[in-house]
Amino acid sequence: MTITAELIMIPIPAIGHLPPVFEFSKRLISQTNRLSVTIVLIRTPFAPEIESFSDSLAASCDPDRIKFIRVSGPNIPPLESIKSAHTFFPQFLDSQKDAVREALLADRAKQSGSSVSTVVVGVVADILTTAVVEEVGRELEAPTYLFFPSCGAVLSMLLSFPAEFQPTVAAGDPDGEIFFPGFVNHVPHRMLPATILDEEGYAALNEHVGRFREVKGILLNSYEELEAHAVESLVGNSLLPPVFCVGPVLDLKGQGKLGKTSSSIEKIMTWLDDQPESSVVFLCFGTMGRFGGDQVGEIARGLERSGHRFLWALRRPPSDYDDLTNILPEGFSDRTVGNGRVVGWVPQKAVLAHKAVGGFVSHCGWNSILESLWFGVQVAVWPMYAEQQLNAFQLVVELGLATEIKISNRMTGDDKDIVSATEVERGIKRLMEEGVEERRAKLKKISEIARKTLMDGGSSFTSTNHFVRNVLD
Ligand SMILES: O=c1ccn([C@@H]2O[C@H](COP(=O)(O)OP(=O)(O)O[C@H]3O[C@H](CO)[C@@H](O)[C@H](O)[C@H]3O)[C@@H](O)[C@H]2O)c(=O)[nH]1
Repeated sequence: MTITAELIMIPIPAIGHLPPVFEFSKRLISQTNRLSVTIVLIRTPFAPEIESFSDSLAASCDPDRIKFIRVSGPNIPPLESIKSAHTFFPQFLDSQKDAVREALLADRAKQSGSSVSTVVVGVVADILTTAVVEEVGRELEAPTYLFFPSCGAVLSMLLSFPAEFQPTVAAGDPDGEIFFPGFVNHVPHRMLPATILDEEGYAALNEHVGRFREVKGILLNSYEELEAHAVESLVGNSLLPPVFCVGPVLDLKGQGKLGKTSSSIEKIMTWLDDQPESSVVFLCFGTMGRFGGDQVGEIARGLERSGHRFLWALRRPPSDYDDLTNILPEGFSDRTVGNGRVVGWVPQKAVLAHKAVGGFVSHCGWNSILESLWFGVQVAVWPMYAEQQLNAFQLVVELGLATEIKISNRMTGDDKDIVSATEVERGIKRLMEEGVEERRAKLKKISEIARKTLMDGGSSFTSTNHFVRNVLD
């Protein structure tokens, strides 16, 4: 009988979280032939499109080395049990524990009597699946790990956050600041994620963070050359588990497909082909970023006034608008017809790689940031939710690599905190007209470093090997 080592990955079922886990699994099996990987895909009733998205990612994996187990646990937890809007999704994931454990036990039972058997050498959590992973690790007597999908500065902040909720921070002193070891500068309270400012959300997140400290190792989707200060605060802290910087982990081939026909993608790319080099501003707000009608109007007016060419991914997540005519200001499409295009889901990496794209207005999801740095495209930050304000702060204030549309923005779900057309216009002009050569030169270097770090002998390549050794020894 052949016995191999098996690593089980349990990601959050979300479009921003699955591709790096698939890509990292592929990288692992290419760097060692002693490991196989099992990815557990938790079905979610909130985002049925994830099913076909993960199918498209799975199709690109070697089925002999990477296997998938789909799990359908309990549906939405009873409404009376939900503590706050910030705990809804974490509570859903926690409730999948038993179903995931049963599915994995059933999979192991299938192995008995077969010619190939595996020993589980680790179970890897995502930020909010640590309770599930703890349960599985205990049952299978395997050590647990964490794959942290955002930047080192945010990881460092979470690990240094006080165990108790901070009502004074939550009260939102507009001029208050706080020190975290992963940031050189003090972080303004207004940059903190909304979850941290909510007492129930804070408690739920802190339970996960408590488990981050107990794992055998932490994989970080970043690279030490990018975030030297933050990484030093993590690696140099002997009270923390070893941190392996293995990033950037990117689905560069764009294997995750989300309901767009190849002809509409082709139209976008053909339009870009016809634009002058570095002339187009690309606006895209991740998988969940959406705006109310008033904000859409302000963006449209700001874009138009800036006079720059644009490609704007305007969506109504999880899908696109069927008809944009009622969403955009009257006459906008006719007036900007030669200058810009408003589209839905775009193949973001292909767009960023296109030579016509000269700037990117981004919500600062960490994947989007890693992608822009990989392709050396300058960014104007417009964070919306989750940890995106901190990612924006890291990029603009700590690393000096980006400009801003509005760095302290937080999506409120309504049109209360509108970013005005004037702010949009100014932000786009700043991005496309001020200090551009200097920023592009810096970004070119970072882009080269990102590529080198993944090559044989590069820091992330080496760190991945150290992780493999940690798992196998
Ligand atoms: O029209 C689109 C929109 C998005 N993408 C891709 O979708 C991914 C989006 O990932 P990310 O930029 O990280 O944004 P979110 O989907 O918002 O990511 C979630 O997960 C990230 C990693 O944890 C966090 O940093 C974010 O705050 C959180 O919202 C990227 O690969 C994009 O290239 C497209 O290809 N086309």
